[in-house]
Amino acid sequence: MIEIDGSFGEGGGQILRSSIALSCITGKAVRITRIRANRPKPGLAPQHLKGIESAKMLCDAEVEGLKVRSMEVTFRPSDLKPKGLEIDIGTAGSVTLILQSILLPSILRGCRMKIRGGTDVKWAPTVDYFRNVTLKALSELGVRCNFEVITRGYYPKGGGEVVVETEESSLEGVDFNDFKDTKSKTVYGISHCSNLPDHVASRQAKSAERFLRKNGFESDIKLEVTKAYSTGSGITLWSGYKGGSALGEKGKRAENVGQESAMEIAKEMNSKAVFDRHIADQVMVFAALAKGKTSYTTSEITMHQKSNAYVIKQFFGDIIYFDGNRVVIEGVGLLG
Ligand SMILES: Nc1ncnc2c1ncn2[C@@H]1O[C@H](COP(=O)(O)OP(=O)(O)OP(=O)(O)O)[C@@H](O)[C@H]1O
Repeated sequence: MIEIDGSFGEGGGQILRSSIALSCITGKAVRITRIRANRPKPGLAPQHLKGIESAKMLCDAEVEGLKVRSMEVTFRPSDLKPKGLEIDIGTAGSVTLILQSILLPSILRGCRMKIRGGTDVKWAPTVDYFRNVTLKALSELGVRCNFEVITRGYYPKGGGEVVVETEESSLEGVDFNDFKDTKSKTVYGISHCSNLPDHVASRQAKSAERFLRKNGFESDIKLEVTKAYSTGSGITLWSGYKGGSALGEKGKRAENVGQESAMEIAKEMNSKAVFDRHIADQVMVFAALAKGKTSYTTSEITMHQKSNAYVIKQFFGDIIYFDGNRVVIEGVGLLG
């Protein structure tokens, strides 16, 4: 049984999702204790529970401690079979965070997943970030995944829907520092709003463009105006393996939303690293299973990366090295 101290490092939900994903794919049982111990409301929140339930369905696991606010979970996986999953988070819980538990195990045999929840919510990759940054990096490692946003879902009602189809994939380590397009000066993006006046999306985009131009970047930002189940707005920008995003809120000017996203990506683009601070934690479990070495530089070594490194160490030993802002992962080849 692999033992994970859920309060290690960042000590948030991600350490849990990475542990569950690695348990599913290796077939090794895992016990996670002190779950989110340092958070104001410790233990499992509904969103984390949904992630574990989804993984349980994917690999017919036996699970103990599966209830809201539980601080200890034991997960014993069984067989991973190709199947279809329908997951309804019920709230605006993030669909991309659910994927942090199940995308990795899903590539062993292939899977079709329909997930309803939040597509553009705080503290999580937006669906546009996931498609254009996360999946871009993962596809270089060999992940075969088709990702479609059917409708967006904003806080608090959610109701967004994505369809994710993965195929059996074999992963190989990559030296991301070799990639030429990471030096591009063009920023791409989508500015969107639902059930709000059209000008919200265009003002967000214009403000981001203005800021980027002033800072020496070209931009190409598309507009998306819809009438979804929930109301909201947001903008996601990306270039190479870097992103920036911001969400609208009542009383927050559209110009401020646009500028916030542009400031975030401009900061990342001004760093010499090839990865932004988020993608650097999101590729780690995939690289750990690939055949051969993966390496990249990151704009910042975050607590999320340290937490993931800790989880990976409990499963596979010392296979991750941090050297300044460079990360090297010696993949164990389980999916190679
Ligand atoms: N703006 C963003 N763009 C891209 N990725 C993001 C962004 N914000 C957060 N993430 C990613 O989302 C994940 C968040 O993990 P975290 O542990 O904080 O989640 P959580 O379940 O919300 O935890 P908790 O509620 O315990 O804080 C990380 O992989 C992080 O890189």
